[in-house]
Amino acid sequence: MPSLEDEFFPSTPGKKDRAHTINRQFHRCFASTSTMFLWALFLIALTASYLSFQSLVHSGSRYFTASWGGIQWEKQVRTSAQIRRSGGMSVLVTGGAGFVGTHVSLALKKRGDGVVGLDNFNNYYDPSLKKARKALLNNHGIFVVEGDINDARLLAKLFDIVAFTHVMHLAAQAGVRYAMENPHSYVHSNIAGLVSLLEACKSANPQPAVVWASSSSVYGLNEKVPFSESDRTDQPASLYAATKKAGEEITHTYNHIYGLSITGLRFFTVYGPWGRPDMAYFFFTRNILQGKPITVYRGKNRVDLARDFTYIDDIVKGCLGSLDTAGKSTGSRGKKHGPAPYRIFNLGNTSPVTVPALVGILERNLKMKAKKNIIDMPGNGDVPFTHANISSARRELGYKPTTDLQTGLKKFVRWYLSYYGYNHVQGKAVN
Ligand SMILES: O=C(O)[C@H]1O[C@H](OP(=O)(O)OP(=O)(O)OC[C@H]2O[C@@H](n3ccc(=O)[nH]c3=O)[C@H](O)[C@@H]2O)[C@H](O)[C@@H](O)[C@H]1O
Repeated sequence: MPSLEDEFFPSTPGKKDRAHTINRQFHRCFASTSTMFLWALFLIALTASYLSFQSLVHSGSRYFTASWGGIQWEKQVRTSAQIRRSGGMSVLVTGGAGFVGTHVSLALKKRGDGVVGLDNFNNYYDPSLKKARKALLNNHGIFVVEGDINDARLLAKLFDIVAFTHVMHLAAQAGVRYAMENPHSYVHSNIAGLVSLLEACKSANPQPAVVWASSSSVYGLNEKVPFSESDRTDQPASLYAATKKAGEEITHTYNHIYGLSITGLRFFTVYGPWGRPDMAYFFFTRNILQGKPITVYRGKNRVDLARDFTYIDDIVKGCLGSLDTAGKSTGSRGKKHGPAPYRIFNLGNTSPVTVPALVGILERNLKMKAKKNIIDMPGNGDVPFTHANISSARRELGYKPTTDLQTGLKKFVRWYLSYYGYNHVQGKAVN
């Protein structure tokens, strides 16, 4: 056996005998083969872990960028955002495949503004209805990006591609009673999502003006009627209302610190074609047609509940009026350069109708009797009545609702029957 010294200090050739040399060569050869083998193993392991890391990164990025990105996608965004009238605007409509989002987008496009929708297509209610709205928008040249307002990278990308002049922020977790079932969804969309959107707006250059959907529910337990913007809004009756009220405060800070132009719209129970299946007028219609009972809530002392139901076309006019009159944001790259407008308006109909009266109108339009189950209003976040004072909106936005509940529900029922037919059975019933 070679000595340790031999191994480390190889002898000069010719100094060792032959047997010793063969032995040494064999040993060296064996040693180098096993080293090579080890190296090979090491390389294979390295390659394998590199490949699996790559696939992890790939699948990860696929998860985060599920359905956005790429040259084709960017082209669709740009084309959709193109302004086709002088003095027009380019608007990012969040909740673009939602009820109000769809109608506002169509109205903007129709008059030549650029519109890009953004919607996460969640399954709070039947996503196939949202997909159908998306198809409708697509037919009118409006591209709806599939993504969440909490995705900061996506928002930054959108502002990178298009210098949006306005953001119409309608994406939200809606519904008053569902907040007891899934409270966190309200925090996710109405608080975290709102902050994520405002962060993107404040960093954009130029900063867009923001018009967004607050809610009549912020008046909560307020008893003074009709509800005016200056009335107290510190007694919310539901978590939904509390998140909308929080939104009003959050938008105020972004206005104050970063100079974002903000207009908050307090919508009053909006209804109409392409509406939300979680709302009473919608699922009452479905149940009446299917011969199923409906539950009608009644207030204290057997007083009927009432809502200031507002037709979608009137709401659209209020939204466009808000966009048209929104002053500019004053900041750039996250810095405020002067005061910017902060406005809040009621968008209601100014004529509340009781829930039993709403049922009566539906019965007449459907030519069918409802099977009514009348119960006392459970403590689920509902308020007994809503009634908007709209003088501010009338004065500042030229807002003037023109559709009463009879006329609006007639249009809704016509749409419902053409969309679902008389036997609507599929779809996720939320209530
Ligand atoms: O203005 C708003 O800010 C909100 O308007 C809407 O809320 P609401 O006014 O509560 O509408 P909606 O659910 O259609 O109930 C209508 C009436 O039917 C009664 N109602 C309801 C369900 C039922 O099973 N029975 C019943 O009597 C119920 O008690 C109520 O009196 C939006 O959903 C909400 O997202 C928000 O935008």
